Amino acid sequence: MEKIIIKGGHRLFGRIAVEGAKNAVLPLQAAGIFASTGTLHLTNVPVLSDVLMMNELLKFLNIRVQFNQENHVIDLNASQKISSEAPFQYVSKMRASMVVMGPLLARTGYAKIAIPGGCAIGSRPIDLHLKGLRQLGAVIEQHDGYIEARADRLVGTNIYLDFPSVGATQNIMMAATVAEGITTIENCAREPEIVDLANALNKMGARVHGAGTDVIRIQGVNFLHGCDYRVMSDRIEAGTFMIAAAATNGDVVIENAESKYNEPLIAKLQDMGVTVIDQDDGIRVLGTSVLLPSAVQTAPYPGFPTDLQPQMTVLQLLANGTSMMNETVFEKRFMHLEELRRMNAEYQIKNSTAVLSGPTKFSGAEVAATDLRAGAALVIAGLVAQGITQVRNLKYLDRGYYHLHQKLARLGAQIDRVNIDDQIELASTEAVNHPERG
Ligand SMILES: CC(=O)N[C@H]1[C@@H](OP(=O)(O)OP(=O)(O)OC[C@H]2O[C@@H](n3ccc(=O)[nH]c3=O)[C@H](O)[C@@H]2O)O[C@H](CO)[C@@H](O)[C@@H]1O
Ligand SMILES: C=C(OP(=O)(O)O)C(=O)O
Repeated sequence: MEKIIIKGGHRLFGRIAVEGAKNAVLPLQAAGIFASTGTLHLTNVPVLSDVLMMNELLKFLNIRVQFNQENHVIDLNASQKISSEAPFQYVSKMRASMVVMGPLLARTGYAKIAIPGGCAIGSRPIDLHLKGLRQLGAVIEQHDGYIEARADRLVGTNIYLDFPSVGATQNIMMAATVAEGITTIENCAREPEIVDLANALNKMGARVHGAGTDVIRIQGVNFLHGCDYRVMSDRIEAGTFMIAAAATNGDVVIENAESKYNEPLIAKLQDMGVTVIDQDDGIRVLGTSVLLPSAVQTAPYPGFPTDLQPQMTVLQLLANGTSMMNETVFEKRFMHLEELRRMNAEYQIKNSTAVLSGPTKFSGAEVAATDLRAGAALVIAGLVAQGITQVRNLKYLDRGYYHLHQKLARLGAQIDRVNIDDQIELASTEAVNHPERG
């Protein structure tokens, strides 16, 4: 087992590039199920454990998968007969496996998927996915831990989502690409990753309109084919580096980051006294010695992303006063705060709001990630903490961050990743150059 060890107190300086987006590439891989002729050639693919897991699932479904990790390219070919069952071993490890359901049902008329459980951030039901697929004509049954969906034909209709679920929008949108007639999805998710998927589907021959707005309209076609597609850059990875730069009072250019995808974060950073400059080659973040407190509420896009909430709470804890974080998307996404308490954080949780008392003098401790972004938050806290922080449960970080510790080390962090059993001494534990904060 491995852990990340950080000797805190070093400001981040320099340039760092972000990868292709995890949350864009996973549904794009699932769209490979439609590549019945030609090859879906995806570029700018991040090398993440989730991507590898989705590849394994696709191989299990009898899709030919070639992943050139060095070049960040995946080729998917589904020209042969494919299987329709996604077993528990895949779905339990990665909830995003659910997005194979729409394409499988549409392509083969049948999909059998293990029911995904909840995870550390909440219960994560899939009722909206199923409701939409039923409205398209699928007959869905649930038994023995599986969902079985059957449809001789899918027929376009009007679907209203009670909540703009990202995964439900993706599943329904993909199924509708080859349904008869026109499907509209109202109150759908507007995330940039939805637009990325729609753009790729359209290149594959689909006719999807309105992605990025709250109504998507899909005119069904007979079949889809392969195409070349470049995965969009990861706005959550970019946001994580932006917050890390601000937390360490650094000066970092995040290459490939697009400000239009991170507007709510940029606005909050600026409110807190951080300078954010939109450049041709990315986003430059310059920290401040005195961070101002802030009130943040997560919401579906274009609101503040829940996937940056844990990282943002670290910055809020550093601010000079009391900050608020209201989490409206997932009901249990404050588990990182329990770990941060062990690093000196003081806070109270009232219903879905965390009241965060700053300024915190984080002190290094041994902590464990409870999920992907909780892990990122702990690493950021470690970067500013007095002394040594050790972060365990790196399997979560590997789901969504490629070379995280190497990238941070390149920016000047004193950080290493070691095997827990190795007797590695990290530099010295003597007093560190802790950045001044008001
Ligand atoms: C692989 C991927 O892209 N993951 C992202 C995706 O997850 P995911 O697609 O699972 O997120 P959803 O937008 O579906 O879920 C948001 C909320 O809706 C609820 N819900 C969802 C579906 C449903 O059928 N019923 C229901 O009640 C969920 O429990 C949750 O509280 O969007 C989330 C919200 O931006 C992000 O945090 C995840 O990183
Ligand atoms: C919650 C996340 O992902 P997933 O939906 O894949 O669990 C995330 O990326 O923060």
